[in-house]
Parts: sequence; structure tokens; C-alpha cells
Amino acid sequence: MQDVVLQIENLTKKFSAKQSPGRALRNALFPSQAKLDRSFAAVDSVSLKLSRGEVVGIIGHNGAGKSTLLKMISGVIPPTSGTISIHGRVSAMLELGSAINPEYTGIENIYYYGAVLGIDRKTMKGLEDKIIEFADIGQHINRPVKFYSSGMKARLSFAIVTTIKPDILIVDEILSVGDAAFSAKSAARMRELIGSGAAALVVSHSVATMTSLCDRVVWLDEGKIVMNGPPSEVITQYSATMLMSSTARRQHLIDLLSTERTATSKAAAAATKGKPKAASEKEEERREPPPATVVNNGGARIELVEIIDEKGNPTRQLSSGQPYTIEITAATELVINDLSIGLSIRTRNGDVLGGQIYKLEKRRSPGTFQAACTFLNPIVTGHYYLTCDIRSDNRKRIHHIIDLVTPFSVLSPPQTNCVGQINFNFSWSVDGDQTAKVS
Ligand SMILES: Nc1ncnc2c1ncn2[C@@H]1O[C@H](COP(=O)(O)OP(=O)(O)OP(=O)(O)O)[C@@H](O)[C@H]1O
Repeated sequence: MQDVVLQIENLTKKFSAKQSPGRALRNALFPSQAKLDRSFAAVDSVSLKLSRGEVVGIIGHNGAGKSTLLKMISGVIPPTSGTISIHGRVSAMLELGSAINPEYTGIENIYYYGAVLGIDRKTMKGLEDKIIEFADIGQHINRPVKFYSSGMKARLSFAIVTTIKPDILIVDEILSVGDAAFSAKSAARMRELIGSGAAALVVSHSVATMTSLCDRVVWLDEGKIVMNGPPSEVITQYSATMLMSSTARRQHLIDLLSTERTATSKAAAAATKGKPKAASEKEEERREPPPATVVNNGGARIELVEIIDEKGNPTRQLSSGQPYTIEITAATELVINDLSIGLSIRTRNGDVLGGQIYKLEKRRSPGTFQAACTFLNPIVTGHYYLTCDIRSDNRKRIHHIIDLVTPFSVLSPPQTNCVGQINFNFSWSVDGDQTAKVS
């Protein structure tokens, strides 16, 4: 049995609104609307793999391209470019009720969906009772679906698409539609399917659904993958970014996208060279970070935390012993006395490796400012995060904490003479002779 059930490569979907005389007049009158008529990529060069037994969640704000991606995988719309390789049967529950025909009754829809998927009537007859039992909508099963409530449609659709035992189940925001009992029943059904070797792609705006159900989460923004990794890591970054101002968010997303591209190309290079990483390094990359603390009490906020290398470029790949600057862009909304910034480096276990509190001048007027600290990187190797806060009143009043942001890694130089995570840069001597060399 093939382990990878879905592989998509460089998948792109471009939409272009057709130019019409009416549109041309509208665009002349409202130039800001004209840009909406240009062709744009709703999904932009997305590559993704899905293996048996895996549940992958897709998050992203409204219009990020989630539904467009699922529609292409389900075969509802064709891609503009890129490839989709599917091994097995795909069963998709896209926009609410799209798997069903409103003119048909519930029972007729069972056979209709079977026919769409090429499943013969006899097989569907064998599944009919199970579908009716799971949907649990009583006599409504004999009424046309156009008279159903949204919860009933959700129940029927989910019952059909999961009972036919797909290899890939695609679910767009369904688990939050039914009542609590049905949501729990749907989650249990999904786990059952996954346990029997299916894989699932789930879109949801619910952080709870993503955390409890998914093995991996992919964050889409403007059609591109920003992050692809363990749920708590991706959700922490996603939630922190959503709290930022739009300018800071844009810059942060650009940085995350470049990190994701670097990680993807490195993974591809490692795969082609056939050089697997050391088990402990793999484990560390996979390890989920501890839950992040995000506090936003207003008054002052941190907009961006970046690591800058010697050449002035933002970076997430640090070398041991090299100089770096951590730049913190923050803004005060009020006149604040006694402002301080806390900055620490945290490991993937959640331990604080080190940090410092920096007290600014006594009184700060409203506006944006940038605090920067430079350091010679003493870390030898590993994967880390930054945590940053802004407080006043002798650190008693918290304005904003952003936790576990700006993930970065440190690569050890090949002939290091250090052990552990920190290079203390010891100065050695033998019998008082300091010329002794460390090898
Ligand atoms: N048929 C279409 N023609 C033109 N533009 C479209 C079409 N379908 C989607 N779009 C646009 O593509 C972008 C991505 O839409 P999509 O529905 O995939 O986003 P989404 O992440 O699922 O959003 P939401 O969370 O709001 O459901 C949006 O800008 C949307 O307006």
C-alpha cells in the first residue's frame, strides 16, 4: 500500500475577472476597484505531501486560498499550473452542502454522491442504512435537501463522505457547523477513518479543532505556505502574527516565507542527496514548543522582533560566535513612564536559556520606536525562540507579551571544541602560560 496518498507540487490557481464594458466604466469611476480585476494567484506554488494516517490542518485568514486549494485537490476546479498526484479515493466535503444536490431528497443524495464518485448502486445500497443512522436526521431524510437547516445538511454530507471510506478525506470547516454532540461524533468518526489508514485535510478557523485533531498544520497566506509544522508551533506563530499591526504583519510574513522557503529547499536538497539528519536533530525539529503566553493589555505593543546579521539582513540561521542584533519595533499609544522591555531566548523545551530587561528613559510619548541589542552569539547549536514583553510601573504593569516568536536555529562550526549549547569562550592557561591553545 502506498504511504503517500497525496502529493502536490507547485500548485497555482490564478483567477482573473473578465473585463466587460460595465467593469471598464466602474474601474474608471473607482480606480481602487480596478486592481480587483487583475489576475492574481489565489494559490501560489504550493507543494505538500499527505501520508496515510495523517491529519493535516490548513489555517489562514479569510481569502488566504484554503478553499481554492481544497477545490483543486478535490477536482472541482482545475489548477492553472502544477501537479496533483492522488493515490486512492478522495471524498470531499467542501463548502457547506456542496457534496449534495438541493433538489434531491437525503436518500436520493446518497446515490447521487455515489454516482459522482463512480461507486455502483449496489455498493451504495449496502451503505445506505449506515449513512442514515450516522446522519440521524429522522424523517427529514425523505425530504428535499433544499428544505434542510444548515446543521442537517452538514450531518448528511459528513455521513455520506465518511461512510464511503475514502483514502483522502477533505473537510472544509464542517466540524464547527453541527451541534456539540455531532461535532464530537464527527471527530470520533474522523479518528476512526484515520486509524484505518485514511488521511485527511481539514480547513478550520478553530484553533481547538486544529490542536486536537491535526498532526500537522499548514498556514496559508495570500496563497503561499508560510509555515508547515507541528500544530502548536504553527498556531502560536499564526496567533501572534494576527495580533500585530498590518505593516508589522506584512514584514513578519515576508520573513517567515523566506524561512519556509529555505527550510523547504534544504529538505529537498537533503532528500536528493539521501543524507538523513541525525536522529536527535530530527527529534528536536519535530518537538512541539510549550504553550505560548500572549498578553495584550494595550497601552504599548511590540510590533516586530527580528534578528539582524552583520550585513544588516534579517536572519533565522545563526552561526556560533558571530555578532547579531535583535531589533524590537514597538509602539506606545499613551504617555508611559518607566517603560521596560524584556527579551529572552527560549529552547524548544520551554526553558529560558537567557535574557535581559532593558529599562528605557523615564517618560515615553506616543509613537513607534526601535530598541536594538547587539551580542556575540554564544549558542553553539539548536533551535530556539524569542520571547519579548513590554511593561511599565516597575515591571508590574504588563502591556504586551509575545511569546515563542522569531524561531531561529544555530549551526555549529565543523571543528568546534565546545560541548553543550553554550560556548563560554573560556580563556585557558597551563602553569600560568596563557599561550596554550585550545584544539
Ligand atoms: N471563482 C473565483 N473567481 C475569482 N476569485 C476567486 C474565486 N474563488 C475564490 N476567489 C478569490 O481567491 C481568494 C482565495 O479565496 P478562498 O475562498 O480560497 O479563501 P479562503 O482562505 O478559503 O477564505 P475563507 O476563510 O474566507 O473561506 C480570495 O481573494 C477570493 O476572493
